[in-house]
Amino acid sequence: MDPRFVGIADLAETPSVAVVVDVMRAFTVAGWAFARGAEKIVLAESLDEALELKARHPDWVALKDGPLLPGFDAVNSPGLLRSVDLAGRTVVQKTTAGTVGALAVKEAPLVLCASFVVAEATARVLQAHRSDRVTFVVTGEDGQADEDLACAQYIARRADGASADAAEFLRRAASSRAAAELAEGMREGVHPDDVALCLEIDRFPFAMVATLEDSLMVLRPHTTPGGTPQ
Ligand SMILES: O=C(O)[C@H](CS(=O)(=O)O)OP(=O)(O)O
Ligand SMILES: [Mg+2]
Repeated sequence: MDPRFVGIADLAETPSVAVVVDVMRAFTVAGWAFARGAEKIVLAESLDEALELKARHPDWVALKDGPLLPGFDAVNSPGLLRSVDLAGRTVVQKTTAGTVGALAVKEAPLVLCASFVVAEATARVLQAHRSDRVTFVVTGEDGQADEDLACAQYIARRADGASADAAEFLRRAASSRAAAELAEGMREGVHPDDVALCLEIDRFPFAMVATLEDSLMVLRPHTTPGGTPQ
């Protein structure tokens, strides 16, 4: 595989295969949403769009990063979401980095949204797809977020069938600026377990595939052969 690791602003053309990585916290949260029973996640372009979707579908669960605002039901925290029953629900997610990264590649034929909790399942999809050229979108800090880069590099190694010591990559993520800011309470809408939950390698057996459905970008779990549904 010929992996490219780029920030959102560096995406010059539509990739054929995109893996959008947001470890802290959008795509760890998405994994938890599916584990708690969500049917799908609609990735919203803006807070206004998230609220419009919620107004049209009052049963949907509107989730944003940062503090909870009126009209929203949940925040972008795996520690807070893990105790919410989302059976059969549709979640609308809008965050600063992760959802923006996914929407930036919405025209790509294959879009996977990833974090450590779905790393191996994501690598298996890439293997099955026999993708030569894979663009990893490192969503945080203009493509420099080390938690996202470490996760992207780990998935690329595993997709190539190479052995990789997950602990090394997780250590980098644990030392990232995002981990420090979450731990030090510099971000809002946080549970004390968030960093630890973002560092759980292969917590879930599914990958997460985003496709355009009636002009909305919709994320769904995708269980690969050999994976056990949660
Ligand atoms: O919720 C998050 O962790 C971040 C936003 S902030 O940095 O905490 O303000 O969003 P994400 O898109 O999940 O990186
Ligand atoms: Mg992030």
